[in-house]
Amino acid sequence: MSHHADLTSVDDALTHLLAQATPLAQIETVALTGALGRILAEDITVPLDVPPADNSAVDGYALRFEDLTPGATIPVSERIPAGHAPQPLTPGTAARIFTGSEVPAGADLVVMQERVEVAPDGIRISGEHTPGQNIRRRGQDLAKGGLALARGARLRPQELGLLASIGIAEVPVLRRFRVAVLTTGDELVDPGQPLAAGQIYNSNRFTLLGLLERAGCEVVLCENLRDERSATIETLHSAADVADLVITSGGVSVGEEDHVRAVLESQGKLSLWRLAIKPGKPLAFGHLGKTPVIGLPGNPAAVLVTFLVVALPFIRRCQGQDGRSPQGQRLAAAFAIDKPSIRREFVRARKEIVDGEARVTAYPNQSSGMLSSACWADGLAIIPEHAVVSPGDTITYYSFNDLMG
Ligand SMILES: Nc1nc2c(c(=O)[nH]1)N[C@H]1C(S)=C(S)[C@@H](COP(=O)(O)OP(=O)(O)OC[C@H]3O[C@@H](n4cnc5c(N)ncnc54)[C@H](O)[C@@H]3O)O[C@H]1N2
Ligand code: MOO
Ligand SMILES: [Mg+2]
Repeated sequence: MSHHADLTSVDDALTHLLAQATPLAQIETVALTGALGRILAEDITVPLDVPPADNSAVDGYALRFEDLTPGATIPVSERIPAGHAPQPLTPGTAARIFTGSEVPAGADLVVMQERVEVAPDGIRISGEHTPGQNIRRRGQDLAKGGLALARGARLRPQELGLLASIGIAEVPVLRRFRVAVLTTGDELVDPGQPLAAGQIYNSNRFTLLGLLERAGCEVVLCENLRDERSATIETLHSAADVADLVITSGGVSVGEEDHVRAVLESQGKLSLWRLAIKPGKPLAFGHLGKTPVIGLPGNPAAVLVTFLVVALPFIRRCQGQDGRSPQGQRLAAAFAIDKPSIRREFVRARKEIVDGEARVTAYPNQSSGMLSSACWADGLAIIPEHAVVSPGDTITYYSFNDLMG
């Protein structure tokens, strides 16, 4: 690994982390109604054609192309509401039909009603028409025997709809990835409680719970640890016993009150500490027994950034996905970074459209203690290691939505 002043590069850290990520193997079956965000554990084969029969794309009349003679009056021999099986079409006649109604056998086109004049003895059709028009063919959406969805697919609303369209009510999915969240700090109080001198509210807990919920994880334990070595040892062990991954916040820097990294090192195995990332430098990664532990720094904006950049790719890989970062957008910067850094910087930023051109603005104060900057922002701009940026330079920007997936 390339170290610079003892810092591991973000790329090396990700390579190391992803190599340590074990994809979940256990499968469970869930109802479609509870399957949003879950990961499909098996390929799903299409059990029937969708649509199951040719049907009309419009409200109008179904008939045979060869019966369409200019000026002719064509009698209407049947009426087919959606949901009713049609009779085969009598040659020389038309069937009244509606959007979604099955096209009767023998008909080979549908004329929309706006092109039809209705007379007492039948219909007269104007305009140009082609065989097959306005017919949605059996199996044109999904053909029986084909692949509906591949294993590994994350189920979005449209995937749930597609599974329902082939009659599937329950799906095999990976069991949810179990995460224990341990914030640390004697100064922390939960919101809703009064604040005494020296205390602040625990915000990282809520940021992390939101990020994990969005990532489809199950939080199996969530506690705040006192800044005390024996309590840290005890709780880290019990968290490692019940979780697939332990995520901590705080206590990974060099102060005497920072116990997480030291405990990980003495009780388990510390394999990464101190990354060339800004914010979030003192991030720690290791194992307690077989359980991976990601020690995020305590500063609230560093928690958000390091979760998205470092922890989430690891979680995604454990969830059976590749864990690669999303494609960033290459955009013009509307800000400057004058001092090059050995750390890759993730700037809380906003994409703005000015005179039809997209550009990225940065929140003026990038202190890693400030969550207001992260709420102002809609994404992160990447400043590569050793780079300076002048307004107009092209940089890479990730929206929070792209990062969170
Ligand atoms: N001498 C040095 N000091 C620091 C260094 C360094 O290299 N040398 N690195 C700084 C950097 S960079 C970071 S990032 C922080 C990381 O510190 P820790 O991970 O040990 O975190 P704490 O010290 O426990 O807390 C840092 C900061 O964040 C607040 N915090 C912590 N947890 C929460 C929470 N759940 N909700 C809200 N706020 C939280 C905490 O009160 C501190 O203000 O170290 C620097 N120091
Ligand atoms: O890495 Mo720290 O988050 O810069 O303050
Ligand atoms: Mg500290």
